[in-house]
Amino acid sequence: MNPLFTQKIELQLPDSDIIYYPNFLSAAEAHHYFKVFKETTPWQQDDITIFGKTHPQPRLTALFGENSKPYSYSNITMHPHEFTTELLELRNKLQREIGIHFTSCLLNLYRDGKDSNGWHADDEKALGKNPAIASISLGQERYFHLKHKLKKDLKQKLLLEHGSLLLMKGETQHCWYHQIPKTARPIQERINITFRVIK
Ligand SMILES: O=C(O)CCC(=O)C(=O)O
Ligand SMILES: [Fe+2]
Repeated sequence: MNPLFTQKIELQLPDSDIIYYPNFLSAAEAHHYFKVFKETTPWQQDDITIFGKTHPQPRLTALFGENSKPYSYSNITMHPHEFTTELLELRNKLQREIGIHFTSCLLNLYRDGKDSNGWHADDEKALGKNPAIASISLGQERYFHLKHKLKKDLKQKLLLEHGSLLLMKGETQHCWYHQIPKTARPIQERINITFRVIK
């Protein structure tokens, strides 16, 4: 196994199974993937409707998959593009190193600190019960917040670094919300790739 990959931080949060691997990719690999995904991804900006009000989603996205099954969340239905060479490389690395075969991935581009991802759980029916979600971060590090759905005093902040992997599985989506908050700091772009199994 890649020695860099062995650094593994298991979050000690109840009703969850969350592991953070700060060095899933080397800095050089992460830099390479950031550049390729930034330049070659067919980024789109969808409208979302929250509390009856429609506005542009505060980030750009793209969906890729090994099948043509659409994926719906927050009143958006996305249709997948075919996996690229680089996404297949990452998908195969995840398969080798954590033993999960992912079928799809959603890319997020956070252009600056005004881009964000509001409180949600990835608990869509299409992901099944207790889904595994592997989230790779490239570029600008951003804070990731977690809060328990019922136990209001349970929360956690985690900095997602360039080249890191955050693996969420077990009951995590059932019991916790997560978000990428906005920040007023002047910051650079970040790309996030969340690999999922879409049934
Ligand atoms: O950007 C991130 O790290 C989180 C992305 C996310 O939660 C999602 O796409 O469902
Ligand atoms: Fe999410």
